[in-house]
Amino acid sequence: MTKQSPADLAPRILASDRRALARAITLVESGRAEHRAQAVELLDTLAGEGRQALRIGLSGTPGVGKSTFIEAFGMMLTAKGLKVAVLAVDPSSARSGGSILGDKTRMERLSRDPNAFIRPSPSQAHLGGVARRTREAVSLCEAAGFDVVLIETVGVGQSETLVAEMVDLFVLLMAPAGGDELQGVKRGIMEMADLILVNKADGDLKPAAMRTVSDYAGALRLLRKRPQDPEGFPKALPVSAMEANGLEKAWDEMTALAEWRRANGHFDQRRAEQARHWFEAEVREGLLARLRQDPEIRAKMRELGDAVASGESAASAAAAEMLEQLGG
Ligand SMILES: Nc1nc2c(ncn2[C@@H]2O[C@H](COP(=O)(O)OP(=O)(O)OP(=O)(O)O)[C@@H](O)[C@H]2O)c(=O)[nH]1
Repeated sequence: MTKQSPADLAPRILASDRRALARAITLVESGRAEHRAQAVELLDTLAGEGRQALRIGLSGTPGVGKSTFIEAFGMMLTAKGLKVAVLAVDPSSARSGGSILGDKTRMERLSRDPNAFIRPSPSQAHLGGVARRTREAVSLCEAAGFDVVLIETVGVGQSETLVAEMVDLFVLLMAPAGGDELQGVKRGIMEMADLILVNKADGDLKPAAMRTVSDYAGALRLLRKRPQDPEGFPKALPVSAMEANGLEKAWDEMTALAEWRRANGHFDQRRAEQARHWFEAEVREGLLARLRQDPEIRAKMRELGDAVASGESAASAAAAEMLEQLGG
């Protein structure tokens, strides 16, 4: 355990020692109280360094080609001399027993690249735990000097919202589709995207992919213009992860957008808002955890919860009663 002491890990992480980084991520994933205390101390020490990476969220439904894309995109970035970290958010991994990025055969070439660091999603039951772990792992990767941190998530439900709250740019990877399928894409997810990349724009699929790009481009134009976007964003572009086509263009668009946001204050403002959001989430979680430690409070919570569940009390009245008891 002395090897994991923050005092020892911090300088090694700052010197880009990958083993120290891996160990630190294990530390932030740990549920043990003494590990938590060490993790908090370590993160606080490293935060003072102020190192920043470009944080990119990447979402896409299974089968769209996420692994193929991340491998090709990651290799392109490391060929430019950039250091790339890949993290995953997969709240379903606890349930399925497997995890995205857990499979060693995924992204084989990228995982051997000395300028890349790939970390699978841990098996943690609830989204809150995954959120904290990922957010803290991002900070650790930044401190270790990574230029780009890619956060991958499966294209289902809440995990996208969660990832969007910790990244600078959000990229949606889509498959070539017919117009009907496009209608089924949730508006909320489209609204989150800065860039929609239609993958598999190669071979027989190319015409369908190009049509899908213009369908998405049309749909994006109908969305309300956001103040944090320059003219022309969000954009839809074709890529082929398999043939490594369109990736340079996609990267150029990402950096152009990030630079524009930096120049216009949106980049820092978004980070500040995210930091505040996560601080409040930590306080909320911590408060609830502390309350649950008290057996009397736990019993009262259960009792009032039962009353609400059976329809005997209204949720807001029961909550008011609970808060009154806490206050008194
Ligand atoms: N034609 C074509 N096929 C692709 C491309 N990218 C991926 N694929 C294929 O799509 C299938 C799914 O690719 P994966 O990279 O495993 O994608 P995924 O299911 O989103 O990712 P995982 O979450 O890793 O399972 C595989 O059969 C790939 O070979 C592409 O650019 N063009």
